[in-house]
Amino acid sequence: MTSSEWRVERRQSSTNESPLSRDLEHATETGSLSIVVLGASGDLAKKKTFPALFNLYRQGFLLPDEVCIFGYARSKLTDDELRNRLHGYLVPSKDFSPEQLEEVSKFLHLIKYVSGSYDSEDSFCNLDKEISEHELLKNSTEGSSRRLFYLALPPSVYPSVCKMIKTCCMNKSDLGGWTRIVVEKPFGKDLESAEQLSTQIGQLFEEPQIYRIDHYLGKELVQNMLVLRFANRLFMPLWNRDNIANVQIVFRENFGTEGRGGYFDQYGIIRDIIQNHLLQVFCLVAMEKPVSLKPEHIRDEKLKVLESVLPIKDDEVVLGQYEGYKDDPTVPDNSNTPTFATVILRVHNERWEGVPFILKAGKALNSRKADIRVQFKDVPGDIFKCQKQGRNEFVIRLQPSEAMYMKLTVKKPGLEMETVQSELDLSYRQRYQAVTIPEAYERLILDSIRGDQQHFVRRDELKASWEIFTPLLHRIDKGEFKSTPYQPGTRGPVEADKLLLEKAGYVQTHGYRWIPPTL
Ligand SMILES: NC(=O)C1=CN([C@@H]2O[C@H](COP(=O)(O)OP(=O)(O)OC[C@H]3O[C@@H](n4cnc5c(N)ncnc54)[C@H](OP(=O)(O)O)[C@@H]3O)[C@@H](O)[C@H]2O)C=CC1
Ligand SMILES: O=C1O[C@H](COP(=O)(O)O)[C@@H](O)[C@H](O)[C@H]1O
Repeated sequence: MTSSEWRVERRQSSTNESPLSRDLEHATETGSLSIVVLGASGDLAKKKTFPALFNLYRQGFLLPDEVCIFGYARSKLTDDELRNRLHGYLVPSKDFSPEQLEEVSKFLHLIKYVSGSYDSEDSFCNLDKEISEHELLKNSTEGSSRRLFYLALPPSVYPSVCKMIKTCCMNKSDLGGWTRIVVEKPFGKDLESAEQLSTQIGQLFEEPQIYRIDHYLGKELVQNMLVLRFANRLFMPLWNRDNIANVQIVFRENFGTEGRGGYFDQYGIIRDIIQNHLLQVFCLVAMEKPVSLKPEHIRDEKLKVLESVLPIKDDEVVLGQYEGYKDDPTVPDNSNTPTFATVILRVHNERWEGVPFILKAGKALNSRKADIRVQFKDVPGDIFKCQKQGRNEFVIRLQPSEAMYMKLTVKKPGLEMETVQSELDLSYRQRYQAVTIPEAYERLILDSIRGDQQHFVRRDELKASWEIFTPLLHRIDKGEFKSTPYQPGTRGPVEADKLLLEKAGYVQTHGYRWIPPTL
């Protein structure tokens, strides 16, 4: 690192605070901003990255007199060909007004395409030339040159791409600014490969320059977890082993691997969803209160709880594979890759000893949703026979239809003293009618531009997360752990429900169903 870069990173790390304190204390940075989407021809770029950038532009977070967006990939495309490809993803509905279409067109004209390979200095020097031209046009004396490289690429090319960025494309402005890289999951396949990748990238970039994205950390109700837990007196005394019986963190999709079988078969559901997305959610549910909202304080607590997770026991895992998965020509006929998994995590600390955390994820199931379900223990000395109705549960619906509801036992309205399960319900669509909930990628890209690493995964967190799952993953890879077949469109293997009832002490509420309110 040169001394000017170091100065810049120090300045940036001082902005590494919560949005609240940052908005109050720090002026927004100005000057040229170059956002380079590497892998611009790919699936993630067109479906998520560019639409997120468009939404940021639309809301005034990307200023046309500062920003230039570069798409980079090997495919030979012109600027207009890339823009035409993206158009359909930015205009998902036919009802766009002429003003909205004009906005899309203005955004698309901020995009330039540069074609090149992922390991050639000539290609990256060419990219650097394009970025520098933009900076010369946009830089002002009070400004800074900011370069954000978003790697929407297969991880196999991360090391060479990072090396090329470091060799050819770093920010050179003496006026300040920064160079940051955003990397996607999967970050490694196990502990060893993840550490190897971290070392390779760590030799080129400092930790404050690396943004390991996990898009679940950008979801509204995931971000709400800290507020909920630490800004409400109500929950503080309840959130522990004395009151909570078990916690479920569940991801379900009602479609299969759909054209991504080749990728998926090398990873499986644990690497695709559980080791990253669900484990990040687990951290926010289980961690202790951070000293402050500074990213390092939050990430320190996440790390601590990850390090308190005990080795996973064989009899607390159920794996499944949906019937028809192997019909995909890119999936080998003898594949044992799980498309469904339930894994119980146990935390060895004062707060959580004895409380099972059930992480469950599956493809081709009967519904699409993700939620956190905190089940409380039975009422001691129960005089109402509440157990007949079921336990208190606090459910946080991450998607779809964001909501939080608390299942309570109440008196059944009427003359008799009977009890019934009901709920206290906060459904976002109903409560916040005028608010559009931002897409996860939108928020996280904005955070990376602002230099806020709170919602990104630190290297030591990543290592701890692989430490939890690597022994199990290696056994699955060796074929020592078999996936049970299940019918698409069901809840997954019946063994998973048995595990929940028998090993995790989950008590099902019969006859109660939460119905999302309609407007
Ligand atoms: N798609 C999604 O919904 C999600 C994706 N991700 C992650 O984001 C990253 C990108 O995903 P996605 O866009 O789906 O990936 P793609 O397979 O679409 O690849 C992106 C681009 O990378 C280039 N590329 C593909 N394969 C190779 C290769 N073997 N060597 C070098 N370049 C290659 C291609 O561009 P060209 O040939 O033009 O250079 C391609 O357009 C991955 O790490 C993925 O795991 C994470 C969450 C969700
Ligand atoms: O990272 C991934 O996430 C998606 C699910 O994301 P969501 O925001 O729609 O819940 C999943 O389909 C994909 O397999 C996985 O790679």
